[in-house]
Amino acid sequence: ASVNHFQVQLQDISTKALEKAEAYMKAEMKKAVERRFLTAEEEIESFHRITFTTSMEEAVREADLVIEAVLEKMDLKIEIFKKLDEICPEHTILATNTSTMSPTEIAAQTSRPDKCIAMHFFNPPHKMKLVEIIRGLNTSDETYESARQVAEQMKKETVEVNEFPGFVTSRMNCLIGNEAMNMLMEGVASAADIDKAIKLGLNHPMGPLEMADLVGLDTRLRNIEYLYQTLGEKYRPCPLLTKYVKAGRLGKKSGVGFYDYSNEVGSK
Ligand SMILES: NC(=O)c1ccc[n+]([C@@H]2O[C@H](COP(=O)([O-])OP(=O)(O)OC[C@H]3O[C@@H](n4cnc5c(N)ncnc54)[C@H](O)[C@@H]3O)[C@@H](O)[C@H]2O)c1
Repeated sequence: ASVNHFQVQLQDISTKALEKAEAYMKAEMKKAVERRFLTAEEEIESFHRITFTTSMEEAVREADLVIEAVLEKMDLKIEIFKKLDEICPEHTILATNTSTMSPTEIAAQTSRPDKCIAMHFFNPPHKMKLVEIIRGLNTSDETYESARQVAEQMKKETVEVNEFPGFVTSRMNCLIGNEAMNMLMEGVASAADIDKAIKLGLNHPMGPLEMADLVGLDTRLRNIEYLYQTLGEKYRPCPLLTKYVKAGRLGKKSGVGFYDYSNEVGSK
């Protein structure tokens, strides 16, 4: 967002997470300069527009838009939205980056459901073109239009979605991923061959197992568990996914998931 001239306050409760985010952004911007997507001046200016903080009050004091991206847990999201509602200026739009959950349910706990919405980004957010914008039951047209314009200024494409669990993308993606995991568990083919078949046979740019590793298997499990609770049997989480998460095998971020990343620099 800072590359597209927004002033950004990045807040996390963990200083380690903030340091990791800063290092990642620096490395990605360096690559962008080397590949001439950005000039060296734009890189410096972009960095001047971001601040990193552990204080929510400091981060949102003057915010026009807040995008929440904490773990996929409804209780936590509601707790954060209640606090944001108390401390943000009256005009602030509160958006959630949830992949599956109900923006209406989160918004109902605030005094401004008309100013609440979901803006669902994709990993890695600076490369992926889409932002799925999900209207809650009471989201106003004005809030929707502001979210759409912000996404446009970030040079993203948008789709308008009416709330239903998993929206368009996660509902489809979780199902494909879960089926791939079931096939792996049943011994139908190796992880590499399942991914290769889907990439070359169905023309997906990424295999479903490598994508799950990129998303994080803990995050994926929370997403599919929510779809299972809300949409039923079709979304029952693959037991292999549950087993991996219990073992701390969380995908790229932990060094191993369906694939081993322990030899990749910066994979952790
Ligand atoms: N991982 C993906 O590919 C992806 C893609 C699109 C959307 N999402 C959604 O984004 C959200 C985050 O997922 P993730 O995979 O990035 O999770 P993550 O575990 O990688 O990151 C969550 C961050 O939230 C921080 N956090 C926890 N409690 C907090 C609090 N009270 N205040 C501030 N920060 C807090 C944690 O320290 C951590 O850095 C979820 O809703 C998920 O569904 C994830």
